[in-house]
Amino acid sequence: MSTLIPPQPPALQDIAAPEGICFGCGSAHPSGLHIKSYWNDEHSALICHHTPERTYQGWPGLVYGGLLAMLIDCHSNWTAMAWHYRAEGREPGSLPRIDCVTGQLSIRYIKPTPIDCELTLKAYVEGEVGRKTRVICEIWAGDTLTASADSIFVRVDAAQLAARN
Ligand SMILES: CCCCCCCC(=O)SCCNC(=O)CCNC(=O)[C@H](O)C(C)(C)COP(=O)(O)OP(=O)(O)OC[C@H]1O[C@@H](n2cnc3c(N)ncnc32)[C@H](O)[C@@H]1OP(=O)(O)O
Repeated sequence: MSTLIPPQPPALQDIAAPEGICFGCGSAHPSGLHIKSYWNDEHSALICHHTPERTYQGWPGLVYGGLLAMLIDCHSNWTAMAWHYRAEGREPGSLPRIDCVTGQLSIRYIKPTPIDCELTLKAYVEGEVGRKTRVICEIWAGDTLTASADSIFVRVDAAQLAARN
């Protein structure tokens, strides 16, 4: 008997920035990580699942910490942007677009993170002051919390984004 699997809704990245070329989260990057972030009401958090490829090993059998930083950076930034859409009562993908950039990334590497394992990133907003959003992001390998980040993302407007190019 076949099992019906409910369809996965589109990820935030595909809804709000399908043309994105960020190495970590850009849907249109030809060879990036293509992380996908989803709201999870049960956890009141954004969830991302990612299984690192073996090329991202640091010590044998363990994930390179720099890759974990990339995953945290992108997933946390999407958490901040999703939070702003919610706070304004708007759907991601509606205009004008909301953009944030990483201001500060602070990661505590708690336990070695095994390679060949699906990781779960869970992120939520801890506070917001003006243009700054504080995001907590955890990385779980099964039942083990391997990293936890406490980071700041700063909202930028279209003119500021254009000036960066
Ligand atoms: C869709 C694609 C998603 C891609 C996701 C990828 C995420 C990333 O990796 S982004 C790339 C890495 N980050 C960057 O390049 C950012 C570089 N920095 C900048 O451009 C600027 O410093 C920027 C935009 C953060 C702030 O500059 P500016 O807009 O002039 O703001 P400014 O007036 O100085 O500060 C605004 C507020 O933010 C605070 N702030 C500014 N920078 C930081 C920082 N680095 N850390 C903490 N707080 C900061 C300020 O203290 C100020 O707070 P308050 O209003 O309470 O005084």
